[in-house]
Amino acid sequence: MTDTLAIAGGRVLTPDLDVVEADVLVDADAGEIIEVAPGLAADADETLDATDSLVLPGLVNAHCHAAMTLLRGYADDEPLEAWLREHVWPVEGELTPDDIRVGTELALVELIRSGVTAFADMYFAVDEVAAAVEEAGVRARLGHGVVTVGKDDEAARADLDESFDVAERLDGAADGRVRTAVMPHSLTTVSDELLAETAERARDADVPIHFHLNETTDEVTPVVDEHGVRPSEHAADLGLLTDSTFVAHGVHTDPSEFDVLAERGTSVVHCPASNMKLASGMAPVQAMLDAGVNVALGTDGAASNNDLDLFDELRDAAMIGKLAADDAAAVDAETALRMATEGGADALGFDSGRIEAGANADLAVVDLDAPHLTPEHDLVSHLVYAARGSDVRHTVCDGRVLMRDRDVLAFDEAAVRERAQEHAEALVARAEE
Ligand SMILES: CSC[C@H]1O[C@@H](n2cnc3c(O)ncnc32)[C@H](O)[C@@H]1O
Ligand SMILES: [Zn+2]
Repeated sequence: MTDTLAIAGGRVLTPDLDVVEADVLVDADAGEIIEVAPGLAADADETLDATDSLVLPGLVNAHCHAAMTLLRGYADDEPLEAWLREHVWPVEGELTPDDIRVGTELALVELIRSGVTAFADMYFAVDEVAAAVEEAGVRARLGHGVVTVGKDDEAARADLDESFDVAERLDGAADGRVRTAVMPHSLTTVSDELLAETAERARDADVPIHFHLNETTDEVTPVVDEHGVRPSEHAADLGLLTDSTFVAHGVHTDPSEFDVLAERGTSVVHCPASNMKLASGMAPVQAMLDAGVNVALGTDGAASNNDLDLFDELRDAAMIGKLAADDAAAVDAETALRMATEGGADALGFDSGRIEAGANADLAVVDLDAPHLTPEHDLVSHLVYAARGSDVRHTVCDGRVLMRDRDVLAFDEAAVRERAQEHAEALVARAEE
């Protein structure tokens, strides 16, 4: 017999971003939405109260390095290159798989508490990341991040092989909630030879590719100097851009690159907070959307954000989108919300991001009974410009309740935080020895 869950008594955001009074009935075994209509609670096995609340699609964080929660506040106020090379990479060299497990668990608590039901993660010790994802109950696109600069041929190849081994071994884990990708770090930190090989092997294995693209001018200039073409063109020449590829940042994407991305169906993940904090620049989000590029939203890691609340990204995306376009109408609230829902789900290849029968039952329930969400003119406006992650009351993924009334069910939150503090202190002590 089907195990059903009804999210009942509230209002629901439709795929057209209208708000209707309805319940959402979910098949908890199949993890799918069965029906959206009034009065569905009576026959359900379990009910989640949505009184005074809005049910929306679970948010999608399409670019993250989850375990970097351990480095939150460790090195602030630096530009990307110095931040990475002088601070982050030396500490990351000391990370253990256990550190990554704990840091990822902390990230998952934060993600679930702010209504995120799916995320993409590029990092190391991906078996640990996948195990934490399985325990938490969210959906994820995971990969081993490959960096070959400073490595000899044998070590560089071993890194690449590891990324394919992870992609093959972990795909479909956690009852299918874990999917994988190969994740070369960027065009300047992986050799052209291995990038081309990545593209060829990814095509043969039918696995998506994720990398950082056009984040800073330091990443653009060497590519243009060496190859005489913009980075998107070079990535396309290497075979890296397909309709399952999603690239992070895209800040310095030139108008000449928009069609290269749009024609190949490659998604760009906008990370506005990280781009502001590292002073990387303002991504031309509205222009990319106008050119037909799918744009998603991501936090990047907690060391360059410094939290994983995607509601911050929603607001930042709308705000900086206007500045970048010099147009107050650019990246309006509906556009920003679509980036965090449908846009993110499309980028990661998940059938989520919209509330309708047959879609994945990935949902967030936002409590509207708050002064900063009063009065009610436009709830989409409130979600983007006024709401916070802490307004999320329940989080549901794959038909299962992950947070009920602000209580994250899979983890003892206090214990996760205590372990994270211990691991972060020991990690930094090792790095500074
Ligand atoms: C090889 S695993 C991922 C790698 O990326 C680093 N990282 C974190 N944030 C950023 C960013 O904004 N741009 C480029 N690289 C970033 C992270 O520290 C890991 O080393
Ligand atoms: Zn990143």
